[in-house]
Amino acid sequence: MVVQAEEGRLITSAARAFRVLVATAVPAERDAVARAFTTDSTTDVTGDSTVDVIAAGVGPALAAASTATALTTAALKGTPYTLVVSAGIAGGFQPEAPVGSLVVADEITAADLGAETADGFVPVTELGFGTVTHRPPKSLVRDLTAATGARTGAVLTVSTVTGTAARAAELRARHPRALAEAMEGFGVAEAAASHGVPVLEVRAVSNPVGPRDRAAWRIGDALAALTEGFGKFAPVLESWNPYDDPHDR
Ligand SMILES: O=C(O)c1cccc(C(=O)CC[C@H]2O[C@@H](n3cnc4c(=O)[nH]cnc43)[C@H](O)[C@@H]2O)c1
Repeated sequence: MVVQAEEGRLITSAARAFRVLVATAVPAERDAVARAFTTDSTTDVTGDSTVDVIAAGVGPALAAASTATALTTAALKGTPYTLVVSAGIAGGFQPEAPVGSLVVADEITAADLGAETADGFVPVTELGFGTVTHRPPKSLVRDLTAATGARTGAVLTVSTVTGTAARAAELRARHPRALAEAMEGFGVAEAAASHGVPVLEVRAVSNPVGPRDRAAWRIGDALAALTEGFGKFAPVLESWNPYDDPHDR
């Protein structure tokens, strides 16, 4: 397995070869994920699995553009990715996703892609356009959840970080299964879908979704949870057969 972040590279063996692109928003998240794979203890050069970790930018549009570029570049080189993962820190809906907990999305939903009407929010799908939800491969979500002890549920993608209890309640009323909100998952998923590649979203909770208190965000704890969670990924990826686990291409 080869892992490449800006400063990290690791080669190890793999039962089933995989080529994974992990897209975080910022470099601190990228490094937290890469740390999970770059240990000195694994150095077998026979494997051909790859994990590339990129800081794709904040927000769904930049995340989609950066992810699509990485996917196209790999495909043109003849080494296409087999899985894309949107990863990073997130706000957690309380009490289901406490600060420091890990969430693996079984649904990646754009929560503010639509129209505001006198009768409330209407998603673009009800206006006759596009999609608002991508669903990661079920068996992979199940196995990763079991391996990491993560919670599983919907992760919302928003362009505006929730800052009031009223907005948090509105989102939960519309998405009762939502465990977390972040700003990139849907963009990464759209890029992956356009390449026919399955997608995951993995988030570590740094703050509650609700009244804004940026000073209280526990970023260090969340980054540590991200590293710990990704540290348990490799064996699950090695035993995952994408062909047994169709996704919404
Ligand atoms: O300042 C730092 O050291 C630092 C380190 C790592 C990450 C950050 C970020 O600010 C990341 C922004 C990123 O986090 C997601 N996020 C986190 N909490 C929420 C939330 O409550 N609602 C929506 N998004 C959230 C989001 O994906 C941002 O892109 C700083």
